[in-house]
Amino acid sequence: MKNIKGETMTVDIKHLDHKGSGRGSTWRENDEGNPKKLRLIVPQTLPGETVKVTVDRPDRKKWRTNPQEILTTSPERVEPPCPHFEKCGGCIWQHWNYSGQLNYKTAHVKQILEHKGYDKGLVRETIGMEDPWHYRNKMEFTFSPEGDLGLHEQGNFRKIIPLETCLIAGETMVDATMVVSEWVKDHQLEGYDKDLHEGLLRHLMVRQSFATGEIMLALFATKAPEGPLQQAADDLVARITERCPNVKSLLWLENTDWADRAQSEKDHVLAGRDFINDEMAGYRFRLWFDTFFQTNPLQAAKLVELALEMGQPKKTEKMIDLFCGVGTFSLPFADRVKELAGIELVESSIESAKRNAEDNGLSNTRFLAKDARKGIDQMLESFGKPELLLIDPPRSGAGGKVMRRIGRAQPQRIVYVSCNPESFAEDLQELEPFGYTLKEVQPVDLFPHTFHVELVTIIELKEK
Ligand SMILES: C[S@@+](CC[C@H](N)C(=O)[O-])C[C@H]1O[C@@H](n2cnc3c(N)ncnc32)[C@H](O)[C@@H]1O
Repeated sequence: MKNIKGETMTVDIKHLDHKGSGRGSTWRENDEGNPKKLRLIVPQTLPGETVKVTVDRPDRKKWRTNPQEILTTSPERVEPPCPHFEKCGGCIWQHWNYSGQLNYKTAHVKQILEHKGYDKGLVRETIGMEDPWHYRNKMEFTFSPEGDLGLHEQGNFRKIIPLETCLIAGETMVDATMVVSEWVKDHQLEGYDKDLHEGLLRHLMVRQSFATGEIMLALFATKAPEGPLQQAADDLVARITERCPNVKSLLWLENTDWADRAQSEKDHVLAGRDFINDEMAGYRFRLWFDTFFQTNPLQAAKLVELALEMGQPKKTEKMIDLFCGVGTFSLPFADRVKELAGIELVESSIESAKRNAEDNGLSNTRFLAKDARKGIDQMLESFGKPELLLIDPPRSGAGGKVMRRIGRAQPQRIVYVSCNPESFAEDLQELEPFGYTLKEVQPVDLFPHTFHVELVTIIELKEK
């Protein structure tokens, strides 16, 4: 196919792709003069729209395009409220009204399950948020080499959009970020250049407990806050103390690694403590800068509530929580079962889960830091067969080995919490030969204005 970059064409948007961008197609002659279907990706469009686009670049077997003019507008289209919307990669569906987003998420889950042979009638309507803005309790902003602080441009990890506002982050988190941004400019500090591996400031991680109000600011830098930087660090402490009383943890974290991750080789507590206190579903959690915790706390509390409702834990039962993280589900379930065992890969999360259980006065838990694929056998041998099992794997799903091991262990009820309907459906199929039936699927919108959807589901062993 000849290069069609820069060509303008008209396209009907039929579907959305797996990342939430519009998809359509048109016909073109190929080099041999035969008609060839061109598959086009059109960001910021909606199903049912007709759009004039300019072709940008090839993307695997498709062409990425830029919308120029919406010729037929979807009745669900709205004016995106955020000034960064067109460029920022944070939330790609701000041009879609919220009920349209929720309906799409429900239909998408139904379609995936139906495709795998399940009854789509088991899928309930997606539970949305009453106010779908300022819902995130954690953000990671990046410094450009010039010292601008903001989010990455969509599809371009080298470009930073200087932050003016963010409509999905908690509002006081944005205020605290702006104080740091101003401080960087006033001291003319340089950002880090990842191509040259030079410069000082890399990222700013902001996390806040919506329950206690406490904020953590963690600045990742390539040098210690010493020598000439000491004065600047002292000034940051003074500004934050005066203007952001909710900041209970102000950290300077050294990271000299080439890898561009928010990790630390040496931690400096500039002010306050090295953790913040949070609460979820009535349980207390301590969060360090590297603790994984659900990022939409209001909706995550609903996930816990739904998991309890579907799992029906009993005081006589044993339970396993696979991929347990810091114990978001383990703690409320442990309160309602005889004994609970959690498995999780990340050691620091397991340390947190143990401490969280202790902080909440739970003495019937045990936690194992291990890859689930290996840890599950070990746990089943030492702990015995559970009546109830909760599983909340990463996006890739649990995989056949883990699912078949669960199937052989024959827990009566499995609560499967998923952030990816596709991998959920695949894992579910692995359970079929072991006599399980899918009973109910509840989608929950944890990330409004993005294509992500979370599921809480219940799978039961058929009566013999
Ligand atoms: C979706 S999170 C769920 C965490 C927890 N249930 C919660 O709600 O906070 C998935 C978890 O699986 C863990 N994980 C990823 N791969 C793993 C593996 N192979 N074995 C065990 N845990 C794993 C991650 O560290 C993460 O904590």
